[in-house]
Amino acid sequence: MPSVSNYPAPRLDSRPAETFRATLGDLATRLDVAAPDRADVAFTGVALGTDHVRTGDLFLGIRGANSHGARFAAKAVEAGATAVLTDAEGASLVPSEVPTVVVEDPRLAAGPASAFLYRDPVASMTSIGITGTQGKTTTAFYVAAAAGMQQSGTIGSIGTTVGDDFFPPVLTTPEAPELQALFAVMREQKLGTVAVEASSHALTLGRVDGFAFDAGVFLNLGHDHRDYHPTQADYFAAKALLLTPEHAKVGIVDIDSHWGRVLAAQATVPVRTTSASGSESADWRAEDVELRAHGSSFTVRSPDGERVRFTTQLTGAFNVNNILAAVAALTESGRDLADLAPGIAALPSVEGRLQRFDFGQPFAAIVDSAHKPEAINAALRAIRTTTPEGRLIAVLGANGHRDAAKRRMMGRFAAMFADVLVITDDNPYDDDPAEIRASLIAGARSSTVEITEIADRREAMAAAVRMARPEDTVVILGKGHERYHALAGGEIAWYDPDVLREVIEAL
Ligand SMILES: CC(=O)N[C@H]1[C@@H](OP(=O)(O)OP(=O)(O)OC[C@H]2O[C@@H](n3ccc(=O)[nH]c3=O)[C@H](O)[C@@H]2O)O[C@H](CO)[C@@H](O)[C@@H]1O[C@H](C)C(=O)N[C@@H](C)C(=O)N[C@H](CCC(=O)O)C(=O)O
Ligand SMILES: Nc1ncnc2c1ncn2[C@@H]1O[C@H](COP(=O)(O)OP(=O)(O)OP(=O)(O)O)[C@@H](O)[C@H]1O
Repeated sequence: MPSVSNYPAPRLDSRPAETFRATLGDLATRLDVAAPDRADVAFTGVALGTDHVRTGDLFLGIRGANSHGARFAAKAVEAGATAVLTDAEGASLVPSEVPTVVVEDPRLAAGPASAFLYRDPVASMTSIGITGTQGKTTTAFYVAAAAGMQQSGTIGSIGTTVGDDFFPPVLTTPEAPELQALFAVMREQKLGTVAVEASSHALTLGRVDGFAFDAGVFLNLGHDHRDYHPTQADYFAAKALLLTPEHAKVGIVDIDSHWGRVLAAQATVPVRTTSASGSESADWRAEDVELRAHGSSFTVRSPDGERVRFTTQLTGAFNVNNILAAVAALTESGRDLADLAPGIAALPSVEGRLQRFDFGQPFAAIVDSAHKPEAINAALRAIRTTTPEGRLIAVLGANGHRDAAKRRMMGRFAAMFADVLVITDDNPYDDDPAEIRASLIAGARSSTVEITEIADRREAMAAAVRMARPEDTVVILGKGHERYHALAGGEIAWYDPDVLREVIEAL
């Protein structure tokens, strides 16, 4: 499937400018395994996957779900790799002349090996890891804003920001070699803080191995990725890995939800708890919360009783949770609470997160990335409060391929707050789009919501804006920042805000 992107071209390279070098012998010592025959062979980068190989790289041959990466060792050497790190099975697949370091599990060695090459780059900055089904991106941006956007980096589903620079996303959490290289770039740019979204895949696949975040944040747990995690307990266990000594020095846990309270009781690192609802048992609390249509103000009370007033321009009660987590993480990592309020107040929006657009239309128009049941619920609940007199018209689709079980729930949760649902397509890939829409509709039918089904996403958005009256709000759910629409024939370039503008201008 061809890949499309209309993101701005990055100004920086995603690898550090400085050349780092390590020998296989030193690497073997660091990983505590036997040195290979040609221990003096050096490598200057690390690559997981032949697509990423650059001259001088150490290629990681990892057994995957489909094949053993070591099968591609010859291709990696052709692309410039000087050596391979793999397991015993992989070693038998590597051409005999290629220097090879053998470890028990190369996936788990990817982080330590990359951190070793780049000399533990994250140690030079305050690092905050964030997990949770909803709110990772927003909280990462709150961390960066609080610590000063120009001096901070974020790594997550929107992409990677390095001060003003930007790399388009590949995964929510990059594979360890790319993650460590990005940390090294951030160190070169003299950033003081980095906020990283740690997905459940990343935590189980070793992408954040090889270092411990200064603070690990757990926000919440909803329904997601049940194609990868067979049970909710398994999904929780994956997220809980962030709050272990291997991954974080201290844990920040939002205890406004059931799973947060479970984790706070069982985490194996020191935990500080947060509560936006002001729970007296929480270390960090929000007090005197004033929710407004466009933002909120509240007082953060720290564990030692310090009180600082915070304001945000971002809509949604859940952003009180996100801000509390961000400022608790930074303060527990050594920042002064009082210094953090101006940056939070200055953050105007986060791309594709309840983002408002004014294209001259008389009604409110919003793009929001919510594509999971609880996120849809939280987003529409927030928009309901900003639409006191009018109707909430939501355009909703669901992805193909992954987690079919969540589609009905998405429909049901959307119907709780929307007055009109325009059910459409959202990255069906090669799944039957009509079947996906039918699941959403089946979920929504339990309520009195008015439902219109329009397969074509542009037509659906056009229909939504045509039915909107001045007091109404139209929200386009699902894609947020995404720059593609994945259909059976391939990906096409797509950006919801652009299409929204086009359909509004055509009114
Ligand atoms: C389920 C999952 O996470 N799979 C990851 C896994 O793939 P895999 O085990 O199937 O690998 P494989 O296809 O068997 O290939 C084995 C090895 O051979 C290598 N290879 C393969 C072919 C080739 O030509 N050359 C080559 O080098 C591959 O890079 C891999 O290292 O290992 C690969 C390489 O390490 C990852 O790229 C791949 O992520 C895929 C792309 C993916 O889509 N992952 C998603 C589900 C994901 O991680 N999502 C999370 C959460 C998203 C969110 O909630 O926001 C994320 O963090 O993005
Ligand atoms: N703490 C929260 N609790 C519930 N819902 C939230 C929270 N924070 C954000 N949301 C909702 O979830 C949507 C996604 O937010 P965000 O992108 O910050 O989360 P995420 O965890 O990064 O999601 P994804 O992994 O899908 O990118 C937002 O648009 C908002 O509607």
